[in-house]
Amino acid sequence: MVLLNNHDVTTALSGLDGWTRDGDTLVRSVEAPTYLDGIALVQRVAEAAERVAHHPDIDVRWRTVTFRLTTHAEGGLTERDLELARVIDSMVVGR
Ligand SMILES: C[C@H](O)[C@H](O)[C@H]1CNC2=NC(N)=NC(=O)C2=N1
Repeated sequence: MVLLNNHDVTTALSGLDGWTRDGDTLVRSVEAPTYLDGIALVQRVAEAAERVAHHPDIDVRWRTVTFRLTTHAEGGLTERDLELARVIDSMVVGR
């Protein structure tokens, strides 16, 4: 899997909902209605991550869940991160 260049990342970000770039990472924070809703979102994202064998770093602070995406094996952002970002967006919207 090849690393994305800056132009690819910038273009992709315009089509994603709520993601920003932090160096080699894409970041999105979601405020869930309740703590357990946030945990349920984490569970759904974790199941999707297992299906595609690509795993976000996840931080839970009460109702705020932060997802960070990078491809550790490549040392940067790849298409796998963009695909997982789209999946996470679909799960947040569909809540
Ligand atoms: C074999 C398997 O696909 C790899 O170990 C995967 C697992 N999940 C992963 N997740 C992330 N975020 N980056 C990786 O490089 C990665 N590698």
